[in-house]
Amino acid sequence: MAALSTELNRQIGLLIHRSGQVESVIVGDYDRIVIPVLSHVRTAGGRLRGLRLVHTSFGSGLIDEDIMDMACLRLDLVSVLTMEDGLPEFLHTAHLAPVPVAGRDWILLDSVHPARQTLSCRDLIEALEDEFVRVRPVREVDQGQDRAILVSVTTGSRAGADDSMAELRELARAAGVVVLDQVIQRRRKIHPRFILGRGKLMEIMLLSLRLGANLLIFDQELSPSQIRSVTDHTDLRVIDRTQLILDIFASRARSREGKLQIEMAQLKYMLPRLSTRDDALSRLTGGIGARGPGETRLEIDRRRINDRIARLARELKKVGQERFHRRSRRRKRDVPVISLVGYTNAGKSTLLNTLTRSDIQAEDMLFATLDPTSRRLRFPQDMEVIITDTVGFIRNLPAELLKAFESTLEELFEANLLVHVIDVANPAWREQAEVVEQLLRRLDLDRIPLLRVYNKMDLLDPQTRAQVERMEGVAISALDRSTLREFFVQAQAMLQRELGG
Ligand SMILES: Nc1nc2c(ncn2[C@@H]2O[C@H](COP(=O)(O)OP(=O)(O)OP(=O)(O)O)[C@@H](O)[C@H]2O)c(=O)[nH]1
Ligand SMILES: [Mg+2]
Repeated sequence: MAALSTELNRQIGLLIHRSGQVESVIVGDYDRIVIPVLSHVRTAGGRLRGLRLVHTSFGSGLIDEDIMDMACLRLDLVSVLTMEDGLPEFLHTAHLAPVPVAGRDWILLDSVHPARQTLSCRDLIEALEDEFVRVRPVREVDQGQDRAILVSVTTGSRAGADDSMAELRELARAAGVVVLDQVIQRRRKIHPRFILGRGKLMEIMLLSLRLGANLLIFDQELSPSQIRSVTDHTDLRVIDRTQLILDIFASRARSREGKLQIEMAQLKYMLPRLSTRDDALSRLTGGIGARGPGETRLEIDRRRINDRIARLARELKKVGQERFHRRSRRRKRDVPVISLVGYTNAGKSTLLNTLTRSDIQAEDMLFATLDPTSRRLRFPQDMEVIITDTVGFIRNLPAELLKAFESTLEELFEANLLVHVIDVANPAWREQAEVVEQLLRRLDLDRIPLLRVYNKMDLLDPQTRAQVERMEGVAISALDRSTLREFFVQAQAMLQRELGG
């Protein structure tokens, strides 16, 4: 290798299997070498790739790029052969460390002349892998559950990124993903092709190796080329916030209509992201666990997806018509309708339960409600209304999802009064309320009277409580029926005004 390198004036590298068999020979430039995409070489169950890299160098030893390649590709080890006058000088070897040593995730071995190398590569790698397993055993309970690192790449403020990240964490929890850590990178400008800098990517790879992560969840919507720029260099699955939300919806939808809508949204999201490389496709469509349009559809091509979308559209239209008939029957009876709207987890379902003494699902979980529910409600002053609960809103609501749920949201057009439930115990409530009201404006629903309800007052300190009480709207605690008196009064007054009575 030294002789050839010197003759060609280029680096030469070998990727070698544990068995000693050479996987590929790489000819680089004078000062760098590029490892081919290895997606077809799977990690054999272990943590390391089962391949090591040995390459020549005209420099003085290992450089950052070597460590980076080793970390991103989980190479067994990397050795750099320095040369003098066309002859081998030293072999400089590094391998990944199961636990950081002096703050570093890799270990540099003493340099030796290749002829004096006494270390058995195979023994070293096997001992290393045992150590990785000992440090973080792959527990049975982990199996089937995704282990993720959350990543946010933003040009915005730190506080904004933190807020959004806290929400992403909640979304991950709702999807049943174990969150191991989070990384926020602020950049002046986001590169359209590479979402992360190389250095940051390496940091994340080392982290994922140490924590045993198999999934990266980005807080930003990623373009297909951005996804590929990460998946080409790593063997982690990559999804973005939108896909996470779609996955949650897919696992929660109960009604036939809900299921149809969500499948439609998933397919529409997937379509432009299909690539010719089916490997990238498998990572894209995998989603969380194996839910959604997953593995079984791997081989489906665009045309078949389009067919499916067309069929879903027809079915949805039919279901929509049925619902229209139901709705017009209700309209004929002329019962006024109150619709609860609000950010996800604000307490809409809880309020409906307390108001109507029912028992629909309400829990501390984003998107607990997906399918709209209606109940009858008798006001104290003998007025009967129908009250409906709807799916919660969220910032950066995926456009595909909004479109898919258009028909569900259409129910809102029937409302005579919208009740906007706001969780004032959430530090980001002002922003959340703005997201909701913006969306209402976008859906042209701002012509319907709106009553703001400040919920979870019980969780506030007296000072903030006093502040909230001075604002326009009513302050309640949806868990406590006795706090709802003012709500009844205002809601009824607004309804009567609306109905001209
Ligand atoms: N302390 C307190 N907790 C509340 C109050 N209202 C609701 N919660 C809790 O907030 C959580 C979310 O309530 P839900 O009623 O499921 O919220 P939602 O708006 O229907 O949420 P999604 O359906 O997920 O959009 C639950 O754990 C409720 O118990 C309240 O007034 N005080
Ligand atoms: Mg709910």
